[in-house]
Amino acid sequence: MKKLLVTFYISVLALKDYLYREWLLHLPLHFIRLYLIKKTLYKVGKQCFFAIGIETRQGRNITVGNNCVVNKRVLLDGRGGKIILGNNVDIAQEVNIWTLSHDPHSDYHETTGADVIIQDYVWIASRVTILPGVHIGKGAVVATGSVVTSDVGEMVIVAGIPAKPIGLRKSKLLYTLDHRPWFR
Ligand SMILES: CC(=O)SCCNC(=O)CCNC(=O)[C@H](O)C(C)(C)COP(=O)(O)OP(=O)(O)OC[C@H]1O[C@@H](n2cnc3c(N)ncnc32)[C@H](O)[C@@H]1OP(=O)(O)O
Ligand SMILES: O=C(O)C1=N[C@H](C(=O)O)CCC1
Repeated sequence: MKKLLVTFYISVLALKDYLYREWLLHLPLHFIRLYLIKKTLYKVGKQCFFAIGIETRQGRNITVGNNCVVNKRVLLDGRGGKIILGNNVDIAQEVNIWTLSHDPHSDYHETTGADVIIQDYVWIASRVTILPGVHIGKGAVVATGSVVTSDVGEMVIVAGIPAKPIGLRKSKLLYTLDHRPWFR
C-alpha cells in the first residue's frame, strides 16, 4: 500500500511538471509565463522577457538579472549548480545551458556539476551549448552553433566547437534590452 501511495505521489509530481513545461510555458500571454517563471526561479529582475517554450530545471538555482531576453526553446538546467545571468543578457533561440554532466570515466556513470555565470551584456546566439563550470565575461558574444567548454573573457567574441576567440566586441554597450513582444 505504501509503495502504491509513493508511486501515485511521484506520478502526480511528474504530471504537474509536464503540465507546467509543455502547456503553461507555451501559453501565448507573456505576463502569465512571467508570473510562473518568477515563482519557479530563485530571482528574476525587472523587464525580462521569456519566450514561449523555455525549459528550466531546478529553478531555485537560477538567477536572472534585469532586462534579460531568454528566447524560444532555451533550456536552463540548474540541477548541477547555479546559473547566474547578469543584466542585459540576450539568449537567442534554442540555447542549452547545462550545469549537470556525467563523469565519462566513472564506473557508475556518476554525475558532476558546476555553476555557470554569465555576466552583463553577454549575447549568446542561436543554438549554442554552454557546459557546466563556464564563466562568460561582461559583453562577450558567443557565435551561433558554438559549444562553450571553457571561460570566455570580457568583450571576447567566440565561435566554434569548442568555442575559440574570433575577435573582440567593439560596442560601448550603451543599450538596455526591452524586448517584450506579446506573442513570441
Ligand atoms: C536578432 C536575433 O534574432 S539574434 C539571434 C539569431 N541570430 C543568430 O543566432 C546569428 C548570430 N550571429 C553570429 O553568431 C555571428 O557568427 C557573429 C555575429 C557572432 C559573427 O561575429 P563577427 O565578429 O562579425 O565575425 P565574422 O563574421 O567577422 O567572422 C570572423 C571569423 O569567425 C568565423 N565565424 C563566425 N561565426 C562563426 C560561427 N558561428 N561558428 C564558427 N565560425 C564562425 C568566420 O568564418 C570568420 O572566420 P575567418 O576569419 O576564418 O574567415
Ligand atoms: O526578434 C527577435 O528574434 C529577437 N531576438 C534577439 C535574440 O534572439 O538575440 C533578441 C531581440 C529580438
